[in-house]
Amino acid sequence: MNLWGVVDPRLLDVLFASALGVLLFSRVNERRTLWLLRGYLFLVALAWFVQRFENLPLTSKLVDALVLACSLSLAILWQGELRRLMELLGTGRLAVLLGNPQNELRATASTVAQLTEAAGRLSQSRRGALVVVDMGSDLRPEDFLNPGVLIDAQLSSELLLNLFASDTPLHDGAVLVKGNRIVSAGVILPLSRQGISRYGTRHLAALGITERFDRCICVVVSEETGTLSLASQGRLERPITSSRLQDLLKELLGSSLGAAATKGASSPVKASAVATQASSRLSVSSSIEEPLP
Ligand SMILES: Nc1ncnc2c1ncn2[C@@H]1O[C@H](COP(=O)(O)OP(=O)(O)OP(=O)(O)O)[C@@H](O)[C@H]1O
Repeated sequence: MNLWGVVDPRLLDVLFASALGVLLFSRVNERRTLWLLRGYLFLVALAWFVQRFENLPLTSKLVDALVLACSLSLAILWQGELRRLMELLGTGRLAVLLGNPQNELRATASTVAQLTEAAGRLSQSRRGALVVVDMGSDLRPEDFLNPGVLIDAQLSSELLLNLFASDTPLHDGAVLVKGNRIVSAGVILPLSRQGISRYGTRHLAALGITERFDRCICVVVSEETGTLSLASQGRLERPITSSRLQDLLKELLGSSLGAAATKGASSPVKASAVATQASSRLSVSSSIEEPLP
C-alpha cells in the first residue's frame, strides 16, 4: 500500500517537522540556547514560507542567505554539541539521544552513600581518585583514550578504596560507575582543552569527559590537597565538603533514584531537567571554578 496515496504528504511533512522540533526543544534546557534555537527555527520557517511565493525571488534569496549565515554561526557556536550528536548517531545510541536511560544506568540510594563514604575517606587520607558516574550517557570503551580493565562488580566504598590504594596497579586513571556497579578501573579519559594552566591532569580529565557527555558526572579527590570536587557539564565545583558532595549527588542522581523508587516518575525530559537544574545550581555556586576560556 502506498502511504503517500492515503495520507497527504504535506500533513506528514508538518508532522515530521513538528516531531523534530519537539525533540530538539525537549533536549535543550538552557534559556539562551532555547532563544537561539527559537530564532533559528523562525528564520527557517520564514524561508520556507517565502519560497512558496514564486514572485518574491529576491526576498527568498535574502532570507536563504540569512539562514545560511545563521547555520554557519550556530555550527561554530555549537560545535561540541553537534559533534556529540553525530557521535551518538554514528554509534547508534538513539536511546541516549531520545533521553531514555537504560535500567542498568539508574543509580540506587546506596550509590550516593557508597560514593560519598569512599570520597570522604580518600580525601581524609589524601589519596587521589577520579570516579566517573554514568547517569545515562551510555559511555562506551571507544569514548575513552584507554578503556582500562573490566571490573563489573557491585559498587562499594571498600572496593573503591582498594582500587585507589596507591600501591595497586589500577589506582592510576578513573573508575567508571554505572548504576550501582563498578564497570572498569584504570580508565584514561579525554582531557579538557580548557583551564590547562589552572588544573592538573586529573581535574582536566574530569572536565574533559563531562563537557563531552552531559549525562555523566565526575567525583575527584585531589592527591595533593585532599580536596573534593564534582565535575558536571564541563564545570567544576571545588572545594566541597563531604556533605555538600552528598547533597549534589542526591540532586544529580535524584532523577534515577526517583525513577527506581516511583514507577512513572521516569520521564527522560524530567530526568534531564533535574540534572540540568542541579547542574545550573552548581554553576551559580560561589565556589564554582569555571574552565578558563
Ligand atoms: N586522562 C586521564 N584520565 C584519567 N586519569 C588521569 C588522566 N590523566 C591523569 N590522571 C590521573 O591523575 C593523576 C595525575 O594527577 P595530576 O597531579 O597531574 O593532576 P591534578 O589535577 O593536579 O590532581 P591532584 O590534585 O590529585 O594532584 C595520574 O596519576 C592519574 O591517576
